[in-house]
Amino acid sequence: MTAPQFIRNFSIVAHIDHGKSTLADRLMEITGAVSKREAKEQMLDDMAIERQRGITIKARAVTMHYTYKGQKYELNLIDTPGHVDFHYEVSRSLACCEGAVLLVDAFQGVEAQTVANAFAAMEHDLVIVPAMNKIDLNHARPDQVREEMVQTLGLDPDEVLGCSGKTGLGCEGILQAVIERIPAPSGDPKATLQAMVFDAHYDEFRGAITYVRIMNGTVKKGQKIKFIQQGTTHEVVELGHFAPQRKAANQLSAGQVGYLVCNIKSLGNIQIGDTVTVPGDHPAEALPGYEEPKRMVFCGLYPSDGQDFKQLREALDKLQINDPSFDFEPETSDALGFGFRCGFLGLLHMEIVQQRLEEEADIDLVQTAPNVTYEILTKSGETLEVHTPQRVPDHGEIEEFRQPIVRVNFILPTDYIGGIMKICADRRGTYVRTEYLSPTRAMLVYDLALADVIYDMHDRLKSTTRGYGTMDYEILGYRADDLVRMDILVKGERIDALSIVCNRGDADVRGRAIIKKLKEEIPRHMFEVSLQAAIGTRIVARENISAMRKNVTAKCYGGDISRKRKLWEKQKEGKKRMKSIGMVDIPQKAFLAVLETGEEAGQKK
Ligand SMILES: Nc1nc2c(ncn2[C@@H]2O[C@H](COP(=O)(O)OP(=O)(O)OP(=O)(O)O)[C@@H](O)[C@H]2O)c(=O)[nH]1
Repeated sequence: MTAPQFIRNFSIVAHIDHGKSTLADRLMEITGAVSKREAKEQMLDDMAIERQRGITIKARAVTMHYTYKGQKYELNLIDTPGHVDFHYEVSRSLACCEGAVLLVDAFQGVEAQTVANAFAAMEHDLVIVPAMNKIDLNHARPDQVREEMVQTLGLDPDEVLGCSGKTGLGCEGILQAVIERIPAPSGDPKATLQAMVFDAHYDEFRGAITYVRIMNGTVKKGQKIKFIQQGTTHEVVELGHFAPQRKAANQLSAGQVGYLVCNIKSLGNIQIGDTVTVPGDHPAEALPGYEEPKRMVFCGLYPSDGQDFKQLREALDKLQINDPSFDFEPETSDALGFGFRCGFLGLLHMEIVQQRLEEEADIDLVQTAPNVTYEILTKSGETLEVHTPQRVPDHGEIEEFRQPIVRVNFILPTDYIGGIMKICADRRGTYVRTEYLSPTRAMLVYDLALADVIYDMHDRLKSTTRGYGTMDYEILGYRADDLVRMDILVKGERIDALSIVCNRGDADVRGRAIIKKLKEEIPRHMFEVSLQAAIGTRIVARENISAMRKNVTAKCYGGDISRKRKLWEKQKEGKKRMKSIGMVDIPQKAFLAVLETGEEAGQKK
């Protein structure tokens, strides 16, 4: 057992790609937790998709030992996911630390997630150890970047360290600053057990592995424990540290970080932020800050072939065992048949889940456009939470239609402020403030509807700022707006999966854009197909797809059979991803037509 005064619990927080994983690997190598070769293989974020996308999505923890001034210290590095979707997980990880290394790329400088992460660390009263990474780069600009850190975050310039996770330069200095500047954990090993669950992962052989930080007391192998929020009692069959692999121990006590194995079959039975204590009449108090996962983005997933419904359910069940923050429930659509409405923490989370589904289960899917959760106060005084536009009641029944609002921080070169302000104004954003980080970089703050942010704000920001702008957001709450449900009718029939919610003022433009896109995506048929966008009974846009006159292969002149064959192949492929609705074949891509905002059309004018 290490006495609390020789323990330090910290995390590294950084903007994506500023080198958090590389530094973590280097620290593990210096402390001997992993060998040089293993360090190369990047231990800390070990999931394939994370590696592919180059981002850390789940918190992990590692215990390292380092001798400083003749004293051996136990250093627990708790990794945090870098993306806003996982804000809650980040907050739980930070709640387990006394300090954080704030890492900033010495060339890129302060970015949106640097600010978001630094503020999150400050909210948890953590001691911040500021450091500039990648100082080995020829074009590093440490003086300006230090100044940006001081300006934005109010840090002391003399405290900013320099390091290179790549070459190892200055990395021991980071470990020493962690020991010197970050306070030791407080907590009484003799008190009643009180531990924070900050993460969990699923192991094929052991079931759920729970990650904990012991706040008070001691937990021993074989002991009974209770999860306060979940209300369940279990026996601890194994416990220990991550070093970085699991290394069993006999006990964990106040201040320490480690894992518990308790024969829990599914991650769904473990809640991040829960408190572990002892069963019986004198449990410890629940730790503050616990929240249920908040799913903010929803979409429908349907098998192209109705026969695959069962297979899809099995695949979703399997995914959920590993990721309980993702949720799904069966849903029927007139247009698409039987499928599932799936809820995600955010757009990135949605992409990750979809990618896993495609990789792990070979099912052809039709995905509907993502939407946010709406809150509707009905005329009868009921408040509904609606996760899908097709469930929005008719206009006459709605008293108040509310949507989630977020506060967005953009960090960008000052030259592009005007461009971004225009985009925000077009989306009815409320300007909050501008802060200058340096003469050439600024932070712009706006309140915007989440729906507008998730559709395309990230792409717009990147294209407007030539890739130099970054953004981050936090949910503020719900606000009543002048929203309407717009329906799409194909050959007079309402296609429920194509309904959207939008601002009344945008309805005409969006309706026209969607209909135009559908006209491009839906192939011609033997008969005329009418397309309409409607709000209630008012038609806001219409187009017709005229009937097909010729055989498609007719335009391949002569007897060039290979060209014909190619065309047939292509048609066959296209068919696979189509849904026949009434008599009309609608391809998968058409279900994403509702993402058209109408701006492209507007720009061309
Ligand atoms: N020159 C130089 N490059 C570095 C250094 N540290 C990291 N890099 C490079 O920067 C890129 C991003 O590094 P990562 O460690 O994957 O970044 P990260 O912050 O963990 O990224 P996320 O997992 O997305 O949060 C990689 O190509 C690294 O090789 C450094 O000290 N010097």
